[in-house]
Amino acid sequence: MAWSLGRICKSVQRLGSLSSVQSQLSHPATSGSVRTMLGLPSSCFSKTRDFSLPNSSWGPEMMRLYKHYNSQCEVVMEGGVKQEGPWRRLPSYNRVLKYATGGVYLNKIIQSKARLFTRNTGDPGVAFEYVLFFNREEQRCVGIFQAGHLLEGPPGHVHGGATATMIDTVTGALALILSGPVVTANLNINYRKPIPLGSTVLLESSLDRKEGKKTFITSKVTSSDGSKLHTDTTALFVSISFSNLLLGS
Ligand SMILES: CCCCCCCC/C=C\CCCCCCCC(=O)SCCNC(=O)CCNC(=O)[C@H](O)C(C)(C)COP(=O)(O)OP(=O)(O)OC[C@H]1O[C@@H](n2cnc3c(N)ncnc32)[C@H](O)[C@@H]1OP(=O)(O)O
Repeated sequence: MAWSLGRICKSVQRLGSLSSVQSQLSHPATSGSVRTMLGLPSSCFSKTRDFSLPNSSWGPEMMRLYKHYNSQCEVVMEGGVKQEGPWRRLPSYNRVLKYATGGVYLNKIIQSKARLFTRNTGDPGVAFEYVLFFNREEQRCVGIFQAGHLLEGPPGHVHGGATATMIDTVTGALALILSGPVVTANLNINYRKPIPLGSTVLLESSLDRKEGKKTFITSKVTSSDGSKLHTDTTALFVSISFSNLLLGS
């Protein structure tokens, strides 16, 4: 069954307190695991910054693409009535809840030094600047990614591992929304052209097929105007149960 964004959002809201976290743990099949994997926010934290919103480091291309998709998240009908558009912006936070193995007893619910890899600096523009949008009807996710100077691999260009991280993030988000809790089982990336540091690229991912526990996603990274292909990728995600996640098995 596909996971609706509404369902994910509801589970996020339900996870707003410690007692609700515990109640989620006593009902392992619930969607709380989605939040665990994504570093979704909790009221346990006094400040939650949504990293997917524009900041001062975003360049003109990043802003142009952001506005392009964001303007399609809500459409204004005749008479000024607003309706949901085809795209959804996916919020993004930097904390991941860590549960002790065993489940119900929570040992140090929040490991205070843990941060989501792609959101581990609050310094705007230095590393991964990105925002994801999801289109349910087309079963696809796009990411707009501006690579900061801390991501250097070959001189002046983005490290292949950093690119892989972003591909994993965009394909993983799509698999997660469509199939629930998943892990990456295989990521097969063809690097076609290096990505210049500081540039903005577009990551597009779409569902190829689902077979039982397996969700196959294809993806490509292009320059922001689509003229240059940087990578093409096939990815396999395998569904896991909530208890697998807790036990790390
Ligand atoms: C308020 C709104 C909310 C919005 C929400 C959206 C926001 C989105 C934002 C941000 C998203 C960020 C997303 C980040 C994503 C990151 C994800 C990761 O990086 S995960 C870490 C790296 N991955 C691992 O550590 C896995 C380690 N591996 C494993 O755990 C296992 O090997 C596993 C589960 C992958 C497979 O385990 P088995 O082999 O025991 O499972 P068996 O059930 O046997 O396999 C199922 C099927 O899959 C095939 N399979 C398994 N591994 C395969 C492989 N490597 N290649 C090909 N096939 C494989 C098997 O052959 C089997 O196929 P047959 O069903 O028989 O047809």
